[in-house]
Amino acid sequence: MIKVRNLTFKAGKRNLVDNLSFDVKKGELLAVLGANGAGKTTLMKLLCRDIKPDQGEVFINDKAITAYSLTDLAKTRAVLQQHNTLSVSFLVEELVMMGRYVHFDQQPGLHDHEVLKQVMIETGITHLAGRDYNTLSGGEQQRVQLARVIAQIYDNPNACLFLDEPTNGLDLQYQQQIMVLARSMADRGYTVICILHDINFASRFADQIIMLKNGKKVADGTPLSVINTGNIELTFNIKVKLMASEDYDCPLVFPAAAASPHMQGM
Ligand SMILES: Nc1ncnc2c1ncn2[C@@H]1O[C@H](COP(=O)(O)OP(=O)(O)OP(=O)(O)O)[C@@H](O)[C@H]1O
Repeated sequence: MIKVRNLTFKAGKRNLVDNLSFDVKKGELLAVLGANGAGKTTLMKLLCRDIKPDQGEVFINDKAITAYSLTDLAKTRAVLQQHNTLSVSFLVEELVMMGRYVHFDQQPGLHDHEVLKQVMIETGITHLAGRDYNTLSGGEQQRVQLARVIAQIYDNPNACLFLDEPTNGLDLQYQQQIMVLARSMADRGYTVICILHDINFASRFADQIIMLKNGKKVADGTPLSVINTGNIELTFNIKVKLMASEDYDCPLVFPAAAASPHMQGM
């Protein structure tokens, strides 16, 4: 469970994150939507204590994140960053085991190996175990990185999982697989916060959506309550059409044919 209260982060005079407050319950998946530069990654960095806020506080399981030791924080939240390039070679299984570093001193124990095995099965990467990470496709690399962060918090279903654009650059099948995995983590009790660019994926997989613009909250609520043309136009400066879906409660979103005046001016 995560609570965010009056969170503000400034760069110079500009508020990149501007007085944000929200809660995400245990077992929920929150999707954060917003245009490029809206402040999504800055928010994520604040949530995982990578950077310090100018104002406000983040609580994980009712404890301020500033009160956690580094070790306890690493066992309480795991972060899939946006860019995961490596300059040195690692085997896939070595890289996934890095997620367990916080759990052992010198050598991984039996339990760490068991977690490694389970996580690799769940993320569908067992067949890649002996491969050099740098030789994998983008989609395979993303699943390996996700396996690493899941391994980090595997023993603690009260933990938070932060995913910054986990589907970035992936084909539709890999996008789907990553989102199914993120959803399954929430269903197992984890609190999942996921930055996404695809509105339809957000409404399909999230319990809650926050839309950001210039670091401020434009809308916050269930997909059904926030996915409407007004909120989307305000957030993304784009006209969209909504189409009712037979399979899902929430309407599907498509860009309208004509570019918005903002786009025409580019
Ligand atoms: N340390 C910093 N100093 C100054 N400006 C910054 C800093 N970090 C981020 N910014 C700016 O703040 C804005 C928000 O950045 P952020 O990375 O949070 O956006 P985002 O919503 O994640 O964007 P994208 O979808 O493109 O990844 C951007 O205009 C960025 O250039």
